[in-house]
Amino acid sequence: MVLGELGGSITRALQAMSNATIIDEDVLNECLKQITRALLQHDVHIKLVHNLQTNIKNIVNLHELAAGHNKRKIIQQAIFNELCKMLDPGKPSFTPKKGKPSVVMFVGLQGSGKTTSCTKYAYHHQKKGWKPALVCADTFRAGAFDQLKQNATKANIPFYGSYTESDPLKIAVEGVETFKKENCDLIIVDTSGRHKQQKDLFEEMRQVAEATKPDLVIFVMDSSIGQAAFDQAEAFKESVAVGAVIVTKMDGHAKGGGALSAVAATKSPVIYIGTGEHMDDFEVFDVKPFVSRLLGMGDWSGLMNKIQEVVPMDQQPEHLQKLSEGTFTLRIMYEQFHYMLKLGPVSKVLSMLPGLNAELMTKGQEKESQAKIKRYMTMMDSMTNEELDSTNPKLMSESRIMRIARGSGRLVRDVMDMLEEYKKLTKPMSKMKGLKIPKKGEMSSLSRNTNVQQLSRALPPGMLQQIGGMGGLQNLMKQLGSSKDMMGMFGGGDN
Ligand SMILES: Nc1nc2c(ncn2[C@@H]2O[C@H](COP(=O)(O)OP(=O)(O)OP(=O)(O)O)[C@@H](O)[C@H]2O)c(=O)[nH]1
Repeated sequence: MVLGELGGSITRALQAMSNATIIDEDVLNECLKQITRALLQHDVHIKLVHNLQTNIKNIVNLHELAAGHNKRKIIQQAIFNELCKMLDPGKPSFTPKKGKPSVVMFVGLQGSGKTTSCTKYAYHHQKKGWKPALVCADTFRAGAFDQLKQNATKANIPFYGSYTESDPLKIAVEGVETFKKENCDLIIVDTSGRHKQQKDLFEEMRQVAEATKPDLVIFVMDSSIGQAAFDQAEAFKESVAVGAVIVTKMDGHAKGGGALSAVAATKSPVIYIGTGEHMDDFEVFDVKPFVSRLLGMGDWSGLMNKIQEVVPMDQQPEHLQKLSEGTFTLRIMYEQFHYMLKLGPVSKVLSMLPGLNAELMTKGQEKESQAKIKRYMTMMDSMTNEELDSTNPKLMSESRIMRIARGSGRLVRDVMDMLEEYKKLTKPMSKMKGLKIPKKGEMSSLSRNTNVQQLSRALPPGMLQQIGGMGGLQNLMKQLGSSKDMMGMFGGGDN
């Protein structure tokens, strides 16, 4: 989870308060002290932290609260609200509409991650059925066009640029015109990096904006500069109509909290965050679910969206039908693995479940398990249809195993390991027998009342297995029983 350490510290402070027998002034002060320290360590501006502390103390007047009031809930709610207030500029950004051409221009400092974010943004929309296109108007940095071309080609997104033309204005206008004619609905213009002292480059940026008339200008900000994000965002806003912000490199930067809150203070909403160098390391930034996850309260809607993005709705019932009949074949295991790889790191997914902080699974474990899945899939690629669809454990004769090993370039032992894993998985999967298959629409209606059964049906069983199958999930939910109330209270269930 992004800012996992900060989330962990705040959660621990809240937990310590919950463990106290009586909530009095001292307990509240200690809790606030710990939260304040965590926020300052994550570079949040001292004034914002001070305001948060004062506001909470004003809202939570322990003397005035009549007996019977649930003080813990009131304090937790106040902390949740104040954190949301800190990150929410209270003004939504322009949202492009699918099917209607929009021009989106990316601006920012050198090396802030514009080109990377442009492609991630295009890819994110392409996955949802948009027709995006990329224009490289960065004529300043040698290699910028190659970088964009490479990224765009990888993601199969049309691009426009030139190795010889040095006028960014000309390229931007031509690119936008070309893609408008091609009926692209999201035309993304990448521009050169610039610093506020570079007056000529700022003027050039203004001219590109004037010529292409973007519907939205996105300012891309590297989170490692922390609070300085405020000044930079302001400087860009003075030259072009910045409508939204993407904060990049949120992976592993303690200053991310500072950058997020500083940018929000400029009244420009942060709409996405970059969490790594890969195309999928990109998350929608929505204040309430973000704070909910930060406090370990889960993000149901995010989890369900992610699952539905990866496992298409029309394939889910078919997939589950087989499982509900008690049939678990190697082909189903293959499909599960495929979905799991698409879902991304398990820790990211788990952080959307209430009560879980991403610290649950180490990066090393993640890499290892992903490598294992890929290895297994390569071996399964060498199997025949009969082998993949069989439920007869005796089918896998020695000669078949040797053929699969040869075909996939792996050792016989590796194939045996994979078959052993399949056997182990068969047991928990057989527990899915008789499960009611959700009808269309049921998936998205999972809300704060989501129970173990509903959740187990929505999770790809491969992932379910990673958390210990139905039993593991049941235990997990039991352990989280106490946080269920908090989740509802924090609005984590219906954002
Ligand atoms: N870890 C991490 N690295 C990122 C992220 N976003 C971008 N990067 C890396 O940051 C570096 C700079 O990214 P670019 O996209 O080239 O930045 P740019 O703003 O286009 O650079 P200029 O065109 O020179 O201004 C590259 O090495 C990217 O891989 C992120 O979210 N996390």
